Amino acid sequence: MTHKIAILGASGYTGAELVRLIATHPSMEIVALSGDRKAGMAMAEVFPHLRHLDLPNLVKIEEIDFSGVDLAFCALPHATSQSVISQLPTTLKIVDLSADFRLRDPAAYEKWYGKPHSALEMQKEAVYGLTEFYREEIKQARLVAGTGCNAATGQYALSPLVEAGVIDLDEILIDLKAAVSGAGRSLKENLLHAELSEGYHAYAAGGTHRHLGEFDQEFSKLAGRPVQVQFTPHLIPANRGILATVYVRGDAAVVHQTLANKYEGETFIEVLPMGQLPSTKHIRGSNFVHIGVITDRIEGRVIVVAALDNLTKGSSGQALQNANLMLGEPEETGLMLAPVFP
Ligand SMILES: NC(=O)C1=CN([C@@H]2O[C@H](COP(=O)(O)OP(=O)(O)OC[C@H]3O[C@@H](n4cnc5c(N)ncnc54)[C@H](OP(=O)(O)O)[C@@H]3O)[C@@H](O)[C@H]2O)C=CC1
Ligand SMILES: CC(=O)N[C@@H](CCC(=O)OP(=O)(O)O)C(=O)O
Repeated sequence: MTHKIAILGASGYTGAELVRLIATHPSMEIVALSGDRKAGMAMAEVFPHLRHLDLPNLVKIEEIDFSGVDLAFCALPHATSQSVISQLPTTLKIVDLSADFRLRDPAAYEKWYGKPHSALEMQKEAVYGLTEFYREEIKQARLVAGTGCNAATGQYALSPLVEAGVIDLDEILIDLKAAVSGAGRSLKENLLHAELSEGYHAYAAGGTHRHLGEFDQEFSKLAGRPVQVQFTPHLIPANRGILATVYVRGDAAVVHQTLANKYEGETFIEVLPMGQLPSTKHIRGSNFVHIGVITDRIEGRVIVVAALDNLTKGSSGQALQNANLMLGEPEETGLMLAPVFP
């Protein structure tokens, strides 16, 4: 059976990545692609690297006939996403990549996104898209909310440890490095080559990054009590990839074993041998997550390092993995691409 797919926001980075991944998917066919400013253009004009594919032109969302669509990926900005999705047919399966449906508590949404949610019923219905932790719910879901890419990286390193109670929940520090494509294909001064290259800076420091809403929600749920982590992201002059260095208190062997046990049998999550550390170079362009554990020289302190590609496992790859589950396909389909190296 071939599933008919629409990608809303196909003229953005995650939209283009979805097209790249779905292009070799044996049971998905892209029937509609939307753009906003780029509506009316051919995908090959917007993304010459996709020139070899036979794709529909970009159109405005309102021009799409959703009656012939089985599943829509929604790769639109926050807030736009909720207003668009609330107008779509209620029978349509949707994987949303924005932040609009990640937080279950409306007050938390308002706190981190600065305004009330406008589609509260749908917010309740949505399943959080961290596949390895919500697989059974995702299989049954109509609407799946893709995670934040930083939030996914931190959770892969920490969630099994929080769940098992093997670390001090009051002293968790996530020091994260994020590549620039995480900011989308937009024109912002701090993303200009001259301002970004050869430099490196922290942003949203002091506990202000909106992905803290996801950390709070998910870690507190796993621990059964409120958990707050320290989290500082840094913008690095790289195109793709996220690396999170996480500092915790615990026993390194127990931490390593807990992660290895949790992810045993998971196709996309590789826990490296004790003492080996990941690199964004080893997961680039792939749906894999690499996690390393190393003991600190100070007794009782452990460092966990996780790396993933923000455009694959951090967004579009995760979205395709979840769509496969929602459509009853093997979840790895279209996702077994080896990382691009060097
Ligand atoms: N980049 C990443 O690594 C990650 C991104 N995300 C989330 O995924 C979503 C997409 O991100 P990304 O691809 O990076 O973003 P981009 O800025 O690269 O793309 C945004 C897309 O949305 C379209 N768009 C913008 N405004 C409107 C509007 N008012 N109506 C209809 N379409 C609109 C744009 O069309 P046009 O260009 O034609 O105007 C474009 O296709 C965002 O919510 C982002 O937060 C989540 C995880 C990781
Ligand atoms: C480099 C960079 O700016 N990265 C983005 C994260 C991208 C992401 O996960 O997107 P959502 O906006 O969907 O949460 C940031 O830290 O804000």
